Amino acid sequence: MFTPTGHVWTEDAHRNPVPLKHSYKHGARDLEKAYKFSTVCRDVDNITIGCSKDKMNIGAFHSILLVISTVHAFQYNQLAQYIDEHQEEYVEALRDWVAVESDSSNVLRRPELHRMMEMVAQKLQQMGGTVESVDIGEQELPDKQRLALPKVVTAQFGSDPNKHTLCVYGHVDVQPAKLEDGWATDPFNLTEMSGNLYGRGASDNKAPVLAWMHAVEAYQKLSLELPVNVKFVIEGMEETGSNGLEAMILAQKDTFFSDVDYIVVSDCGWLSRRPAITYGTRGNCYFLAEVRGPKDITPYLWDTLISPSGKILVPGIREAVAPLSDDEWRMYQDIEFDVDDYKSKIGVSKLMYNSKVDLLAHKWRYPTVSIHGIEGAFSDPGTKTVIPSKVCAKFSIRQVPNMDPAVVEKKVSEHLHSVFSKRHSPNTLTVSMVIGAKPWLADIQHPLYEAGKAAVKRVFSVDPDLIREGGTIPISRTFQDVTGKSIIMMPIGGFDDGLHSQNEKISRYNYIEGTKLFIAFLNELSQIERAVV
Ligand SMILES: CC(C)C[C@H](N)C(=O)NCC(=O)O
Repeated sequence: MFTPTGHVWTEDAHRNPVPLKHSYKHGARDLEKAYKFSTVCRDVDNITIGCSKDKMNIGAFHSILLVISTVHAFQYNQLAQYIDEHQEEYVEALRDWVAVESDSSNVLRRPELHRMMEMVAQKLQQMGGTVESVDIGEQELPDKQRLALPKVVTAQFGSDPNKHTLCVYGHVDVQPAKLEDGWATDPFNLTEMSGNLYGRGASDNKAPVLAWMHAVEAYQKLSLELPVNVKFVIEGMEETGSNGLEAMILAQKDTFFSDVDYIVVSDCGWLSRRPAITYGTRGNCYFLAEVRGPKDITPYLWDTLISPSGKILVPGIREAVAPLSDDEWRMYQDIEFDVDDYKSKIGVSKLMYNSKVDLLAHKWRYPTVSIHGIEGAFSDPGTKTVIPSKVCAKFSIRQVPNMDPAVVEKKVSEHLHSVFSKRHSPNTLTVSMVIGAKPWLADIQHPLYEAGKAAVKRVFSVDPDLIREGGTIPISRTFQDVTGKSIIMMPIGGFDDGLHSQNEKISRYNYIEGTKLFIAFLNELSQIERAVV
């Protein structure tokens, strides 16, 4: 236990409402630290600090840092205990959210998606946030029908100009799921088995969004001051390319986003059992190749996109890819990832790439072609020989630095038309790119990443792996480009959560410890010097 005996004062007394005084003539950064210290101490009266009255010497300065971390540890334990004690409520909150079939790809489920966004707004309002449901307009469907997009929910907790402002981005729309696709349980009825919470959207991304809300709420319930201002941006179209969100961010660049210092995204998972921080995602160019006429040759078109050894055959695509640097190679070497475990997790006996570095590089930083389906072709059981009048092939190409979706669109269209013309087909081909999301890559030297690592260490007592993500979070690059701010991804999903697949789950452990991770991260974030924002 400590007793306040020291005197810390700032020249700017009105900014220092604590009973600690010190005349202190060092630079602005030190002053800022002293001020931050005073803020931290406002609710804590059992602190000792010994420092020189005239001058903040190095020893005193370190004492301050020590006290700051003591106070933070003190608050963390209190908050973590609160999280543990309320975990049943958190599971119930997740149950309510998973029960909403907020599938953004199915127009018939759009009312459910609207309801989901209302539930998000309601939760943030109950927490006392300044909440807005932003109308982002309509979406044009392939048949030219127009459909209202789900509103984007924004919220704000705190607006202290002396604190950092963190913006939490997440989404509450989900991929489709049907019991008959191979789920062991009803995908929209959260089911707990062996410590895992099964349900569509549990990991991607409903539990992480809730965990961020629980983290903020824990401070409120314990009457503790939030160490940073927190904003939320929650959308309902992530799974189909974040339609309408980019325009909303551009429109609110100088309003809602003007005071945002950092953006955090928790829409991804760890690579292994070791916690991770994600510093890059691949982008995605999603194509529709529609063949109209009496003769269908669509699968032939697909076959010309990639070789059996995984080489993309569209001219001009591979040439744009940034080469793997020696530093990257070394980073990948140090990452905890067992190739045999990975094989057994995805249920295959052999892979196209066998070394750890090759495999990670092809998951994260080389482009791939994915075949997603054919619309219009006969797909029921039986042996009909029906000839469809129109068939639409769907595929995507993941984007990595330095690919440019506009160039990829042109190259793919030229390639398919060239292949098609050589068939002398009486049919017509239309190629359209419906999603063009750029890759995102962060500067891991930024102090934000130190804050993330320290938070992981505090909660899990290990250093995180720094990883990239092979999937796409379409808006991450837009956030970076439009706001000019740093982004970090703090995943809490497990490596085996089965996103987009059958039996998606999040473990209770990851959900609850993940909530604590966010609390620890808020604390660490508040300690970044404001001058480096
Ligand atoms: C693991 C992905 C980054 C999660 C993300 N929510 C997602 O589903 N993205 C769409 C994609 O196809 O990658």
